[in-house]
Amino acid sequence: MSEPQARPKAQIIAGKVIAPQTIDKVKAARETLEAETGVKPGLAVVIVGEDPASQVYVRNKGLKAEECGFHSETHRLPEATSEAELLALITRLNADPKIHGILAQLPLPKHISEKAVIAAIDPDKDVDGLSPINVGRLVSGLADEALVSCTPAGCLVMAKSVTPDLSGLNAVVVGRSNIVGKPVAHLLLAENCTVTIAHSRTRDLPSVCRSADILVAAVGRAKMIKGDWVKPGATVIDVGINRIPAPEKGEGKTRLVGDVDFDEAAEVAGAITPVPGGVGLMTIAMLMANTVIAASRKAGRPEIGAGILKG
Ligand SMILES: Nc1nc(=O)c2c([nH]1)NC[C@@H]1CN(c3ccc(C(=O)N[C@@H](CCC(=O)O)C(=O)O)cc3)C=[N+]21
Repeated sequence: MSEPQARPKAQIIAGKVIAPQTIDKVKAARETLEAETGVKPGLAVVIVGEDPASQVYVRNKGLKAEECGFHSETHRLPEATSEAELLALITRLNADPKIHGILAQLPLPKHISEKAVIAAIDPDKDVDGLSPINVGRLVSGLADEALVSCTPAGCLVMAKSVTPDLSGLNAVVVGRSNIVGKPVAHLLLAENCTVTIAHSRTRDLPSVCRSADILVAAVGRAKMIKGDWVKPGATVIDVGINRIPAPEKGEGKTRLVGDVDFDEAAEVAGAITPVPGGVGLMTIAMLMANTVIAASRKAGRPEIGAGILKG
């Protein structure tokens, strides 16, 4: 007999299992909405410049929107586009009745203010949930009006797939970005977690992390969170997407890793998301969910979209 294979102890929270469940709900909601109101959800994705990673993400978003039966537009603008030109496009999309969701792929070129562009998007079409209005709605508990940022919303769906009731749990979010750390902390707070937001100035980060029943890593530093930072049995949600050299795959090759040292953490955690194949897949699914949610609100039938997140 050969040696038994070392297998991670943790349950793997697989994006390729959970994301399709969300996509199925999106498709069902899209069908109901179209059958009952004649409204077809429309998503416009705007990309400025040639960043290869952004090109891939944007292509995947367009393909997924088509798979969901949406009207889908991708606006590819040259790197030299001025802020005024981009704002003019946003204004047109805000007024376009075929479009229910607008996403400006980030990062934008340096000469364009991301803040100005995000603020220009109609909050009710802001399927990225990044506009100050939607952040305000999230923080003040107006779930029925808010569009919630896709990656944070995906983190929550993944955590709740393991522990449907998060109430009373200690949640530690490592990272305080506007895109992930802050909104995910508010979502966890709304689930009645006791939430700590840790960051680069946090003292004794390993022991803060060890207090977490739910540990969300969103710092953007490859494999920073080690196995002995994880409380035994904790749920670990890894938002990091870091490309590191992979000489074992050949000269100049790279691979994706998260902010968590997966091999170490999977020996200790109760459940963990992999990278790739984890939160990233949920991000796109939640974008589709937000588009159907925005369209059904616009059509005066908010309950059709709301069903997706209620499960
Ligand atoms: N306005 C805006 N909204 C965004 O939502 C947004 C953005 N800008 N800029 C870039 C980030 C990144 N992002 C990802 C989406 C899907 C995967 C994804 O599907 N990842 C797969 C495959 C990764 C791969 O193989 O390259 C995985 O993790 O398994 C990853 C990352 C959305 N973003």
